[in-house]
Amino acid sequence: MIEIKGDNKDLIINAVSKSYKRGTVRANCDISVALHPGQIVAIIGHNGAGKSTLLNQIIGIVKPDQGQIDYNGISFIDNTKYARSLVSMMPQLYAPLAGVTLRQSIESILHIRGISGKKNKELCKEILDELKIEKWADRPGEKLSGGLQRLASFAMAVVYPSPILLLDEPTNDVDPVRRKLIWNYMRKLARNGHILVVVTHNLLEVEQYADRFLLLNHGKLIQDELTVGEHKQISSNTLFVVMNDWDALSNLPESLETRYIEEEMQVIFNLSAEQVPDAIAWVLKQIHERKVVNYRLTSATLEASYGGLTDGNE
Ligand SMILES: Nc1ncnc2c1ncn2[C@@H]1O[C@H](COP(=O)(O)OP(=O)(O)OP(=O)(O)O)[C@@H](O)[C@H]1O
Repeated sequence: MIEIKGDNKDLIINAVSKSYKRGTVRANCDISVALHPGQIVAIIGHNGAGKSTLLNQIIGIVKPDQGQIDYNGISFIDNTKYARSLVSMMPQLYAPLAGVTLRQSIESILHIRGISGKKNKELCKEILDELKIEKWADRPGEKLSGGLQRLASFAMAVVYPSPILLLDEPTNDVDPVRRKLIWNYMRKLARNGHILVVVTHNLLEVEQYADRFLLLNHGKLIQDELTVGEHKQISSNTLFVVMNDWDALSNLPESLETRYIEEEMQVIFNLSAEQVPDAIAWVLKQIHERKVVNYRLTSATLEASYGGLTDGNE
């Protein structure tokens, strides 16, 4: 068991396990991690890996069989009211919006939080504007598209944000422009010191917007990595070059690792970030000498390494 330590504004998850069906389904298995204010943490993993279960345990909907979840030195598990006063959650399923408009749903959340009158209207308008959904504000929930229902659910979770925000697949079904608005909004909340935990299957968004990812596999936490800055883990690149003249390969820089698909006249370079300039210089020279038919440089993605980290099966 790992003893996780952090300061008292961290959310400390310590050796949390949860099984169903008399122990035959292990939803979470000995998960220990500290989540920090100011950080957007993505939880990724296959269907049934235990992502939603972990969120449900943090907010106190599901009680762990073992382990502790503490914030500010107080147990969320023993004090579920305390947990709910500090955690907002956007559930995976749509918020129940039937019979009320988008605006009414957001306003009612603010009322529950004790915000009424002019301030209520102002905060509601602000979030509608931020997510560019104002023009649907007076449409009844059941007449909103799937993406708009998801945006409504996000708006309700963040309009009066708690210190800890749990968001289960917030960008599913949402268009590319508003996906970005959602991530930008989460970044703003992180800058204001909130803890953001985002369950998602969108690995490109994780790479682009999250600070850190936790990879769950069969209920276990198998990877906990930063995705940004000097600690960026995703730093390998692949260069594909289709040649019309194999002779050019004789002057390849020796330090570069290569593979060949001879029948396609294709050479594939696996490159670290530092090797990219040398490889590009070599390709440009070959292009100049008209020995290249086509080329493509891609950075190795989380998506590419994900398959090697999990078996992808429940
Ligand atoms: N109430 C429950 N009763 C029985 N089994 C459950 C219950 N809730 C979750 N499980 C099981 O626990 C495991 C983890 O489920 P969970 O919903 O946490 O996965 P997930 O990673 O969120 O999956 P998805 O990406 O499909 O949403 C699954 O095998 C699931 O079937």
